This record gives sequence, C-alpha cells and structure tokens, in this order.
Amino acid sequence: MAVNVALRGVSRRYPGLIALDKVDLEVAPGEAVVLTGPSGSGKSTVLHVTGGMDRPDEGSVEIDGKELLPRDLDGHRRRIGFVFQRFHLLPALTVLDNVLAPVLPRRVDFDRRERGMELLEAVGLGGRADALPAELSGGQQQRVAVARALINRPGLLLADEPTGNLDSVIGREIIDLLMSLREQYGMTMIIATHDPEVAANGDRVVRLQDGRITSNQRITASADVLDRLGGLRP
Ligand SMILES: Nc1ncnc2c1ncn2[C@@H]1O[C@H](COP(=O)(O)OP(=O)(O)OP(=O)(O)O)[C@@H](O)[C@H]1O
Repeated sequence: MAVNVALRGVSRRYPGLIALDKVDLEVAPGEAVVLTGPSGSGKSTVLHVTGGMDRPDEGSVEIDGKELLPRDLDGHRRRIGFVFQRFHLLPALTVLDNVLAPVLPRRVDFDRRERGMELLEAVGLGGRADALPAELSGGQQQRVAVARALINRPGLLLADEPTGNLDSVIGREIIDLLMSLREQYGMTMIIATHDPEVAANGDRVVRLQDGRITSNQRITASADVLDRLGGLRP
C-alpha cells in the first residue's frame, strides 16, 4: 500500500560540505514527486536517506507518521523499491532470476516464480524470462530492474536518474511504465532526474540547490514549458 513519507528538518553533512540542509518534504500516499536540481544539489542524498541507505545527521524521516529508527532500517529497506540509472543486473543470472534476486536468500510468503512472472508480464517482458541481461536492450534491462524493484510489493519506489542511460524515446517509455505501475500497484514515488520529460510526468517537482529546497510546485504544464520556466536542466 502506498505510504506517506515525511522528511522533517533533515540535514546530512560531510566534512567541508552540507549535502542536505534542514530539508522538509512531505509526499502523500500515491503521489509522484520529482526531484530536480544541479549536480551535487542533494537529490541522491534525499533518496538514500528516505530509503534508509543513509542516515540524517539531524532531523527525521517518517513513514506513515512513524519515525524511521535504526532498528527498523532492514525491514524498511525491504519494503521499498529502488531503481538506478545503471541497471545493476547480475549478468550470469536469467532475467527471471534477476527479478527474484532480492528474495532468493529469504523465506517469503508468496510463490516467487509466480510473482516474478507476473512482474515480468507487467513490464512487458513476459516472454524473456529465460534470457540473459546481455541479450536485452538498455530499455529492456531497465524494465527488468523495475520488475526487480517491485518484488516485495513496495509501498514506496525510489528512482535515481532512471532514464539517465537511455535515449529519450526509451526513457519516455520507462517513465510511462513507472507511472502506470504506480497506479496498478499503489505506490508513492520519488524520482531524482535531470530530465524535464520525467519532471513533466510527476505530480510535483521539487527543486534542490545546495542541499535546500528552492521550489516545490505542482505540475500543470508540459515538459518544454517547464523547461523554459524552471530551467530543469543541470
Ligand atoms: N559519501 C560521500 N562523501 C562525501 N561527500 C558526499 C558523499 N555523498 C555525497 N556527497 C556530496 O554531497 C553532495 C550532494 O550529493 P548528491 O549525490 O546527493 O547530489 P545529486 O543532486 O544527486 O547529484 P547528481 O545529479 O550529480 O547525481 C555533493 O556535494 C556530493 O559530492
């Protein structure tokens, strides 16, 4: 089920620099928020802190109103999906086994193969379960990565430059896919991107600069209008 996410006064510091500076951000259940901003502005850090891969130095992350505590992090990470710019598929495993990889070492209360096949169908690759990643195009590999991200039925999907390694037509297909899966499976989404096309397809665009939110706008305009107005490019 789609979750509510809230970052409250989140700061993350590294020696000599502030990656996030008291960031407040609330994302409603089922909402798709797009993070934009120049390189180094803190987009990935927001995703990592939200996903429990990194910890704030100050402030808190709340999921459905409950603060994420260190002891909850393992469970939290299993309840979210993560899609990366580089697909990070395991080259020696088949497409189906890549989708199942997150749950292979664990006991689960569902039929792995059945769910893996269902997800491959959902991303349009039902016929390629036995292929190896190298036999697929980049767009198809990203579809496999999306299916893998959904294997635990996450209520939250985090995506870091999901179209960054794809040409614009294929990137567009991946965005359409993510948006339709969001409705089909009921997920909240946070997507970091430099791609104005992605931004135009979210519900809200949050722009970061030097670790701070400089604008937070609902989407009503098309990509090129947004690009002209907001300067979404790095
Ligand atoms: N492990 C780390 N150690 C030191 N500094 C880091 C580390 N991770 C991130 N940073 C710094 O924190 C700042 C924010 O980085 P972040 O990756 O969140 O930016 P970004 O907006 O995602 O950039 P990009 O668009 O290039 O991916 C940058 O200045 C980065 O160099």
